[in-house]
Amino acid sequence: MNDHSRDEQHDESDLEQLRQRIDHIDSELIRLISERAQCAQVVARVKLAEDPQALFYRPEREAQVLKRVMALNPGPLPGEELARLFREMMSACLALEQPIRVAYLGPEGTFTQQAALKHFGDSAVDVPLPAIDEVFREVEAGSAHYGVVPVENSTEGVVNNTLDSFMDTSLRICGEVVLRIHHHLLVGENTRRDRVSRIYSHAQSLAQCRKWLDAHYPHAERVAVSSNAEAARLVRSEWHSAAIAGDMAARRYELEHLAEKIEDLPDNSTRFLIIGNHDVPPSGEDKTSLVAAMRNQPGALHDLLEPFHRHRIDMTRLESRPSRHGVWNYVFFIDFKGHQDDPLVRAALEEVRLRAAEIRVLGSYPVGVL
Ligand SMILES: O=C(O)C(=O)C[C@]1(C(=O)O)C=C[C@@H](O)C=C1
Repeated sequence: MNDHSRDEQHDESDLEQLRQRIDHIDSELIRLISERAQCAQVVARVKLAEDPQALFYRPEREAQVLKRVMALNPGPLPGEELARLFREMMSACLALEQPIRVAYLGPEGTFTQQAALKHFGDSAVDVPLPAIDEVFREVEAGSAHYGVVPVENSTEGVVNNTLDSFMDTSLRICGEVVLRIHHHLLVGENTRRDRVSRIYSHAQSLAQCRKWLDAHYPHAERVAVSSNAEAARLVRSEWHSAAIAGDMAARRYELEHLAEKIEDLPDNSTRFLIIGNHDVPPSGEDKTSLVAAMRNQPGALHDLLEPFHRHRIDMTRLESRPSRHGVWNYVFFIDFKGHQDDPLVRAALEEVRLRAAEIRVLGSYPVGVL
């Protein structure tokens, strides 16, 4: 036997032993995961015994579980990867308690679907809808338990349709998800790559890739469509067209990548909100969103914001939108750190309430974990 074959023999028996060890660990994991799932079934019975209208999905608890997993992670897997595995496990446990229907801005393959999967995991039933206000309506009508809508992009700013939908709804914000957005130039398999004369995408995505397009496809016609996924669907059958969309759409419509990560700003990300019809208890690290209409007098905005400053509440966002009632009236969307049940936040809110013409807390919810 030469050295080489002895080495191989050694490797093979090592491999065999390692695989036995992995089998043993997997058996343990199966036992533990099943025990966890049984525990979730008991949790469901306890919840139902307390309240026939019990809420099964508990965003504050899920945030705590995921943060704990990341804090306990000994490696070598990155914390986010381990949390992702637990995300799926909780998703499956929740589905045992109650299958959750989640409506999102579709069609299939949008970044919003990716955000919904990131937040709820694979076991939630997802329902694609063609417009943001339809997502609101579906949740209001109770046909979906929760909805996922985009609210702001780091390069392009707010999604006005989402903010406007919050003006006329009694739904609450139950969570947020932030997604890194990577755009790719995608084509169908029959496309002549050197003959791309038209590029489809959502207007925001075209804007987010403007410089790259100017440099690489200055003469191609840019066509804005209703979503990136719709762009991906269209180019399947067009030989001279490409789409700008993400991985989810590329997979869904079986497209090839002509160029990857073509967004102009490398840390391009979009924030999505989870909407539902109940308040969420504190998780320990929360945000609150509200909408306020100002009195029509000088210094009104300063007066409105002053209590936040005095109570040292960290405001993370301020957007104004034209009010739908009365010409030239504006409403303000304000996000800040903290939960509406925190004594400090409650004190600030009481003062703000006295100074505004109208305020509505849209929800307190856990800061996005993954
Ligand atoms: O703790 C609960 O309330 C559960 O229902 C259990 C569990 C879990 O699997 O850990 C499942 C679903 C909830 O959204 C939160 C957590």
